[in-house]
Amino acid sequence: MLRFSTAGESHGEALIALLSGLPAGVPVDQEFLSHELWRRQQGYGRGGRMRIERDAAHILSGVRHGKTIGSPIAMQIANRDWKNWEEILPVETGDAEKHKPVTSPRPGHADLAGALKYDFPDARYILERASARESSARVAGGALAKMLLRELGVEVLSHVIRVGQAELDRPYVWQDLVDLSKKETILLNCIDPEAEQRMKGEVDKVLRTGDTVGGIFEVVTHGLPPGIGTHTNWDERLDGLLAQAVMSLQAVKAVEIGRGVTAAESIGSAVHDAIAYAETEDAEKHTRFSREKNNAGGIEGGISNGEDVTVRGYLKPISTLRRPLASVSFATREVTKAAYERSDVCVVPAAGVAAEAMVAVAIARLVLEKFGGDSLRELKRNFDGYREQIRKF
Ligand SMILES: Cc1cc2nc3c(=O)[nH]c(=O)nc-3n(C[C@H](O)[C@H](O)[C@H](O)COP(=O)(O)O)c2cc1C
Ligand SMILES: C=C(O[C@@H]1CC(C(=O)O)=C[C@@H](OP(=O)(O)O)[C@H]1O)C(=O)O
Repeated sequence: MLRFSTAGESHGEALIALLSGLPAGVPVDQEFLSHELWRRQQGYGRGGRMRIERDAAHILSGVRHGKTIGSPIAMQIANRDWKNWEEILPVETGDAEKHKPVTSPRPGHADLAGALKYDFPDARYILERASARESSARVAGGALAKMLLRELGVEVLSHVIRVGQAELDRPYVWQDLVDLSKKETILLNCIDPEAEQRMKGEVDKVLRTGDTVGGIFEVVTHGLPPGIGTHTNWDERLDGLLAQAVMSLQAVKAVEIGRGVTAAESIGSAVHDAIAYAETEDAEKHTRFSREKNNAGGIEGGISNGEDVTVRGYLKPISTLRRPLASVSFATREVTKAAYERSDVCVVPAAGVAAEAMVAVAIARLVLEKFGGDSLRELKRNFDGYREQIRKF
């Protein structure tokens, strides 16, 4: 079984990603891993911290001569900012004041709920782990899951479709996303330059006013055969598992599969994707059944149907505001302004990259459950046998 977890705090020494259950023999592409980490650090509207960090994953175990060996893979990503906090974070001296306590909780962050739950008079104990710094470790794990999926012809990419009031007004085609992923600079990770400029305008507005902005990203899984996930049990449905994986990301507050949101206000004939059939020898096609549209987002009955799997994540605006909202001091109980040190103001592109990682892990887990195999060779044999079966259906 593919298992994935992370450890580490935002300003601690390092983050750890631990991935176990990948079969042996998967080629590990270090350059790809670094590029994925780089992609997550980009985007217009990121704060001062991103000028400090240069994320790189050091593989500690589970890989030999460039291939997985079937044992757990541990990866470490150093926090370059750690050296600025080394003196501040340890609390052995007992002098809390020296350790920059956060005593006016930020509305929207984990500060208040976490301090109440874990019984700390200082929200720094909470924010260190609540921070989306952790999403860097998710991207490292997701990169390994993507390396596995790539061997089966499955790719996962994302793009931004909304920042604040600015929206992309055309659907993607897969090649758009491939081109976007190869760009050497990332502004807002939008496939349309004109829409991207409007999105930049939304970020500029909040930069001026000391506010923040949210938006929507879309993660697309391309090349997945029909039959991943199942209708038979509630906790094994592909749509439910993807929703959980994406919703688990910091600041994601809603998840949409396909055109799930607008489907609710439409009629059935306008929503459902009519089925066609054509005899074809095209090896790229999983089946002879096809759809002209994909409002279902590639999932019906909790099972992939062979179309692109599309999952959108809706991001709330970042909660740390340069012009803070009202809060209450833990120390004095008086009304005060919420804490502000520094912050991102827009993270939609970065969240999209982190969501790709979560989608890749969730799908890789289901693929491994369905096809099994301790080595990549065994997995591929099982996978190819199934593909052959559904192509003939
Ligand atoms: C890539 C990324 C970067 C983020 N950066 C910040 C930030 O700089 N400041 C902030 O207040 N929140 C930031 N967040 C969001 C918080 O981590 C998140 O709102 C907080 O942990 C509370 O969790 P919740 O929003 O899921 O309820 C970021 C989120 C992501 C995905
Ligand atoms: C460090 C990252 O994101 C951080 C996520 C984050 C938060 O509160 O979630 C707060 C900021 O950190 P700091 O308080 O150090 O400025 C972001 O920079 C990262 O994405 O790598």
